[in-house]
Amino acid sequence: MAMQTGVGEMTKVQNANGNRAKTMKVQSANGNRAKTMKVQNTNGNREMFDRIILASQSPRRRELLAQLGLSFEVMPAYGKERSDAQDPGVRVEELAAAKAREVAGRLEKEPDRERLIIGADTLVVKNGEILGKPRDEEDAKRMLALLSGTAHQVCTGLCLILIKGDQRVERHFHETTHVNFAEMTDKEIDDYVASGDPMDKAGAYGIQSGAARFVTGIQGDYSNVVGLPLSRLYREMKQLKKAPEGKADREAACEGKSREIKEMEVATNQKTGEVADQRERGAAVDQKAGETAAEQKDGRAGRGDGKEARSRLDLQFDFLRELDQEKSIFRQNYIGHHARRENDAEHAWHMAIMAAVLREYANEEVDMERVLLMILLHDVVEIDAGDTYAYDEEGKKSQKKREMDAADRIFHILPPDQEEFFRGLWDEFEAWESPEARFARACDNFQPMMLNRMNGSQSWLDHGVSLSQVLERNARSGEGAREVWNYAYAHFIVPGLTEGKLRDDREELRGQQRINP
Ligand SMILES: Cc1cn([C@H]2C[C@H](O)[C@@H](COP(=O)(O)OP(=O)(O)OP(=O)(O)O)O2)c(=O)[nH]c1=O
Repeated sequence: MAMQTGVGEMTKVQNANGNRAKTMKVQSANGNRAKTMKVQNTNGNREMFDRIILASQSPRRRELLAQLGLSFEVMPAYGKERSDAQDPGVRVEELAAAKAREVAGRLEKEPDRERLIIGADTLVVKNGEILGKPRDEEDAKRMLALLSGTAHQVCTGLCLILIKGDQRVERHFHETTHVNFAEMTDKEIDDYVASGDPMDKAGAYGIQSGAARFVTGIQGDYSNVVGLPLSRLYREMKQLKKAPEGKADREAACEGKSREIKEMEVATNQKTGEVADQRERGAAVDQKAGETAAEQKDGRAGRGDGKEARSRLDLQFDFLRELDQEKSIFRQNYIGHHARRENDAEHAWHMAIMAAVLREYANEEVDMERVLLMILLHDVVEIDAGDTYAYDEEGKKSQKKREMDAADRIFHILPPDQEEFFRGLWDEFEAWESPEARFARACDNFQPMMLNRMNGSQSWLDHGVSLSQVLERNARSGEGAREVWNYAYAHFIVPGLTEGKLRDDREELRGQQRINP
């Protein structure tokens, strides 16, 4: 994540002899030739940028970029970047941007020709835990034990900053690659850590070096794992080169805006902290006043204070603002094409469309407005309770209690009549008794199964999910839409089983006669 090299160090990588040369020289700033390497492609930068600067200390990134056959300079960023983003994609982009901006800041002072600065950051993600470089050997061993025998993701974020006269354009993106590891014995882990290879690498391994023997497969771009997604980078560079001046202006404006939004977010976080403090203080006072233990626990104590003083619209907007947090709650399943995990808001939106499209298959007549509202609201409680993975047996034990507490708090933000109405819909979805709830809950099962099929059953693989777990989860799906459940069984579950993505415990199930839906 962080990078630091000797002050003033600057390395030049250039085509030795214009476009025809097959040789590149790597030189340090003082002119001493450091090493020479050969490159296949020597198109030069004629169709790219006058000056390209790689804001990285990583020798792997330097070697990868050289594969594009471009002349470039290397200027590592100084300092230690930080990002608190929970979403790995957002985090790597923020860290990459910090590196690129630091270097761009130094170069902005030089009134120069067009220049492109490239910053990158790589992180490994295992079951939602983000792994950077190991702190020490113990940490490296812990990381490798975590990755042993399972699948994980490697996420590399890139930030491209193009400076042209007084114009500045920023582009951010990230790529995710799925990597599968074989089981590693303790001795193999110890030996590998002792080799030193893991210590400067995210997730404590190098796919291109000592860890190659443990990698049983990857899905996605290999160079992304090593630190620079070359194909995507090349495409983005071409697009940036083509972007007309007007577009560059707009993007620069967008960048300004996104900074503004970030500042507002920081302010909001501070505010949220203040509100939480106030709640705590309110709860303490209530305790003294002898409020019931239940009220203190669910946070109602002290929260109603002042609600009467706020207008109806104030309360409605408070609720709508609260819902924004759903966009930052990431589920265990991935969006259709791997890129990242799905968030709660996207899940609800996709389910709502699914319900509208598949309405004709609902077993019973349903009031569609109620179905859609239930769907749109069903996960708001995760703002407080967090996402509990469908097959997380431990988490499910406390799920009900956590979600009820959350529902009490969140729906209470609304004006009283709406609190009753929307909370009623949420309770109805939970109770699973009305035709609308049965159909909505079936869609809650079909939507992630469909995505899972689209992305190679990644979340099943991540968690080693078995057929019996999936059937358990779907035990009541047929009550909402029998025909869709039969279809999902045949098209989403059976292929996953045949391909070995779902743990096959059929023998056990046969005894229980649960093989057919
Ligand atoms: C997973 C994995 C990571 N890595 C490397 C890529 C990155 O160099 C490193 C992650 O650390 P980063 O903080 O992304 O990069 P860095 O500090 O090496 O370089 P800079 O910030 O100056 O650009 O881990 C491998 O080389 N092989 C692998 O298989």
